Amino acid sequence: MAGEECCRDVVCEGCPVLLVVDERRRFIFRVGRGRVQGSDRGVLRHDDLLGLRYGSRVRLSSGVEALVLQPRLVDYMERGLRRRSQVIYPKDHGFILMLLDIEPGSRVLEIGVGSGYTTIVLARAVGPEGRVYSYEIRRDMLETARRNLETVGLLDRVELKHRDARLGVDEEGLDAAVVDMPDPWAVLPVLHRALRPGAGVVFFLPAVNQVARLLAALELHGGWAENRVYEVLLREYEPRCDALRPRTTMIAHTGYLLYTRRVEAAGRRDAEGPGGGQRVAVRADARPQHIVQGG
Ligand SMILES: C[S@@+](CC[C@H](N)C(=O)[O-])C[C@H]1O[C@@H](n2cnc3c(N)ncnc32)[C@H](O)[C@@H]1O
Repeated sequence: MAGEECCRDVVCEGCPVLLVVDERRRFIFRVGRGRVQGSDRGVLRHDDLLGLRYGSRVRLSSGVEALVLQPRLVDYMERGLRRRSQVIYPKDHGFILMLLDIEPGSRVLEIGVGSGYTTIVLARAVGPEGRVYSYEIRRDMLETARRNLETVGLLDRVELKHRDARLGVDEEGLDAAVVDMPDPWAVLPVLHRALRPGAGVVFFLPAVNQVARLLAALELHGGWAENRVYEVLLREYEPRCDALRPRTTMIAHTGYLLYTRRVEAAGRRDAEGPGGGQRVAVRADARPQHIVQGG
């Protein structure tokens, strides 16, 4: 068909393929002449895929049928990437993008890269004109994330930085931030300096006591507003018209999302506006308890 594109419509050499034999047997690979994809249900020669349209049905050596599809990011996350850390799940990633209003061209800060799953989602959302600045304290994690970003072809949108983010970040005027680290209260001054006025942050927190501690730290810091706390629950159903019902197992808990926005520090407007009384200054580089009066 005219206008069919390599890797979008038709399988060519080097294109990624998701081969679906059944629900458990799903394989992601790049097509290479002379190669063979094995499985306990039979093998498939890559040469037999060349020129096929995505959505085609093929037969393995055993005669078992399989589907040829384009792998989505969620397919890669399920079985096509390396995982060295706890990762944020697609159900949370989708909502994070909405909360932060991330769009093509956005410049986004990420603290706590881990295996790079969130980095990948952010890099896809910001598009080729956007940028993701990702800070990670462990070199081995950063290497895993780099390889995962390469696998999905998004490395060129990301700056991976081997640094302790508590000591500061290089960027300013950023549009949004995602923080997934054990002690996020330690980066509030860093975030306040790096974000543009009004920009949002989402913190991902596995334990509810972390949420309470972070809320207290946000209040003490004073430069944050519009706080929201969420837990995203996703229930999948068996797609059977004769017995439509929820699946018997589900992911019961991943983590909490705490959303907040960078605002002018509390007390500053009254203190500095016309006729303002006592001057109140908030040191953005200070720890939460360092709100100084009369500065
Ligand atoms: C749970 S993982 C992040 C997973 C990631 N969101 C994903 O979906 O793949 C948390 C990461 O934060 C990193 N980290 C912890 N403290 C940090 C700090 N002060 N600065 C930068 N990274 C830090 C850890 O090394 C770890 O790799």
